[in-house]
Amino acid sequence: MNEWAFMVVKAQGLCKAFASGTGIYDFNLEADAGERIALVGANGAGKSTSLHLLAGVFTPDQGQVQVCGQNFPKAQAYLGYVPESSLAGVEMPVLEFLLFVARARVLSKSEQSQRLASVIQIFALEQVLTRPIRHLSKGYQQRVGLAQACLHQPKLLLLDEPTDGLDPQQKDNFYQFLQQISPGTTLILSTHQVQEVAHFCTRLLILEQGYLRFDAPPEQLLKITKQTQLETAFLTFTQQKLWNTYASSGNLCGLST
Ligand SMILES: Nc1ncnc2c1ncn2[C@@H]1O[C@H](COP(=O)(O)OP(=O)(O)OP(=O)(O)O)[C@@H](O)[C@H]1O
Repeated sequence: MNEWAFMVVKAQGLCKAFASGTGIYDFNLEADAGERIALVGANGAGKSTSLHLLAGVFTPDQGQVQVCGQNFPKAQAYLGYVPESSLAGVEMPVLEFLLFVARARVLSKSEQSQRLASVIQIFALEQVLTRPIRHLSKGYQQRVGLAQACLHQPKLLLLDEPTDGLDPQQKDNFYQFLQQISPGTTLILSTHQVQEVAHFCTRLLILEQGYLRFDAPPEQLLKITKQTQLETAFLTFTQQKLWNTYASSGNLCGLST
């Protein structure tokens, strides 16, 4: 069977080194349609760099990324990306911005009005359409970010720390909005808040100093660390450097050893 029948993204041996000596090393990932993946790690672990590589914002020093069987730049057509705090300074009003993105995505006139109406409704943006984005609350800015990323109905949605700075109610709203995105869309979101994604994600990736150390369902992390809470399980795993135990358990899921 064609390997792309279900697969949405495939990253093989990605490396990106910065002059400071930090970066991403041998990052491998295969994800199918509808998977919900959380990418977690401490500050500087490499979450944003990995997402930039998956989104084609960074060109890898080594390795390659394919989305829906396409290399970049064609792969861009199949993905939506919301970088961290990306809209904080945008002066353009919400509707104008969404129209701008719809045109940049080369949607036809009828697709533009249909898709705009759809994302405005899904992300409840009716009340803020004429307001400059930078005047909106962080919660609304994230909703506009999601709306622009979903305009062309991407197969892969990449979100960098989308709930950073949101209060508990806004976080809750945010995850409810995510639930409304098409069930076939593959979602990869980065966060520091591992407990927050416990009920949302089907798969957890842990990055540590540029290395992918864990790639399995969250329950597996609880089992390995003998913890009941994901937050403490994450801390136990990283502080006790349990990745060798995990790797030797045979559940590698594309991890480098
Ligand atoms: N453009 C760049 N030039 C030089 N170094 C960079 C660049 N981007 C990232 N880095 C470095 O690469 C490492 C990983 O950074 P990255 O932003 O990917 O981590 P992160 O896990 O997203 O961190 P945070 O949670 O703080 O956002 C860090 O040491 C960072 O300083």
